[in-house]
Amino acid sequence: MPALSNDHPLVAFASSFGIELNDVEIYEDERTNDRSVRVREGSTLKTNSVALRVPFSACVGTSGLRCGKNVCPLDDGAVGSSREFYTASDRLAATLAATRAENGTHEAYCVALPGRVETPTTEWTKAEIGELGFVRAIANCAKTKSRDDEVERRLLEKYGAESWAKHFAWARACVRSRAVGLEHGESFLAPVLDMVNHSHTAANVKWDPSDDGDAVVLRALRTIESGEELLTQYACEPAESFLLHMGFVGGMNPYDRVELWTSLEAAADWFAETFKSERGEVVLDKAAGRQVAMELEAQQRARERASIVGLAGGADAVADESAEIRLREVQSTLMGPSVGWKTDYDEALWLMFRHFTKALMPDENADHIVLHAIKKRCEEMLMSMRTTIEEDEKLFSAEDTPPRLRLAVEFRLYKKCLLVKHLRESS
Ligand SMILES: C[S@@+](CC[C@H](N)C(=O)[O-])C[C@H]1O[C@@H](n2cnc3c(N)ncnc32)[C@H](O)[C@@H]1O
Repeated sequence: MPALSNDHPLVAFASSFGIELNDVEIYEDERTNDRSVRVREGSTLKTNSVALRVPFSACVGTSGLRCGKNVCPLDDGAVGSSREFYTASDRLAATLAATRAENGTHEAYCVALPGRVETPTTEWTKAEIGELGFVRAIANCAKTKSRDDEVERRLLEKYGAESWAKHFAWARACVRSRAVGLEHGESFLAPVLDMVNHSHTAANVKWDPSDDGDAVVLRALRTIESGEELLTQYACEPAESFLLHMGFVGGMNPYDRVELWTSLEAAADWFAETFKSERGEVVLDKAAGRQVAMELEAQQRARERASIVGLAGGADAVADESAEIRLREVQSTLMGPSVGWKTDYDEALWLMFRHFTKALMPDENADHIVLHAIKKRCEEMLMSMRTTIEEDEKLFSAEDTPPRLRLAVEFRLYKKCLLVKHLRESS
C-alpha cells in the first residue's frame, strides 16, 4: 500500500491549510481506496506528543464553530428555522454538500472523501438488514431510513433546484462515518484526521482541542513507532452505532450491549408470563407491573433529560432548543433493558425485577431470582435465532460469503456470544 506523495492533491490541500504531515503519512489501498494514517518512516511519536494538527480553518463545521467552511444553506433565515426540524448532523451534511458543490478551496478534500459510504442504512436491502438478527438493530435501521427519507423529501421540496441538494445524501453518509466531536460540542469534519481508523481496544491517539484553541490535534497515548498505524477510538458505543452509520463492526467491542426487551413495560409483561403459579396462573398483576415500569422509565428519561440539557448549557434558549432535538435523537435510538460485556445490568430492570420478586416470592433470594430471570431471557433469545453460533462462525469464515452478509454475521455473532456469557454467569 503506497503513501500519498507530496504532489497528491490532498497532501497539497493539507499543506496549503497548515495541516502538517511531518510525522505522519496517508496511505491508500489501491484496490479499495481505503485510507489510513501511519507514522512516517524515521519518526517516532512520544507519549502526549502531537501526531497531527488540523487548524479549524481547514475544517467543515456548522455556524457556531470556528471552521473555515461553516455556512449552512439550511440556515437561510426563513420562518421555521432550520434547527426546528433538521438535526446538527443534517446541518453539517448540508454544509459539506454546499462545500462540494462550490468546488472552491476544499475541492481536493471533497474529491478525496469516499464516493459512496456503504452501510446498512444507506444501501442494504430489507433482507440484508434482516440478517442482523437483533430487533434493536433492525428497528434503528428502519427509523433512520424513514427519517432520512423524510429529510430528503423536505429538502428537495425546498432546495431541489440548488446545486448542493443533490450531494446531500452523500454528505450525510460522510458526516455519519467521519465527523469528529470535541467534548460537549457539535461535530465537524477535520480533513486528514478523518482518515484515521478506529479501534475498540487498541487506540494509540486521541483527538483534543489544541492548547492555543485554534486547531484539533491528535495526541499520542503512548510511544508510537515508525510505520505504526494511528488508531483512535471514535466512541464507546454498542455495535449498532458503528455498523449502521459507519459500515463496520470492528471485532470484539467491549461496549457492545444486547437489548433483552424493547422496553421496561415489555420486560414487566414477560416477568408476569414467565413466573406463574404452579397451576400456570399469572400471579403478578400485569397492570400494576406496567405501572412500576412506566414510573421507572419516566425517572430514567428525566435523568437523561437533565444530563443532556445540562450539557447544552441550560438557560440559553437556542441551547435548550438544540438540547431538545439532541434529546429526541438520543431517545429515538436508546435501547430497552440490556446487558453488556461487563456484568453491568440495566439498573432500572434490576430494580423492577427485584420489586416483583419481593412481592411474589418473599422467601427467595431476590438477586438470585433476578439473575435467573435474565439468564432465562438470554437463553430464550439465543433459542429464537435462526442460526446457531457454530453456523455463524462457518459463514463468517467461508470465502464465498458475500461481504454484507459477512458483516451482518460478524455483528450477530458477537451479540450471541454476549448472551452466552450472561447465560453462564453464576448466581
Ligand atoms: C473516519 S473514516 C476513517 C478513514 C477511512 N478508512 C478512509 O478511507 O477515509 C471511517 C471509515 O473507515 C472505516 N473504518 C474505520 N475503522 C475501521 C475498523 N476498525 N474496521 C473497519 N473499517 C474501519 C469505515 O469504513 C468507516 O466508515
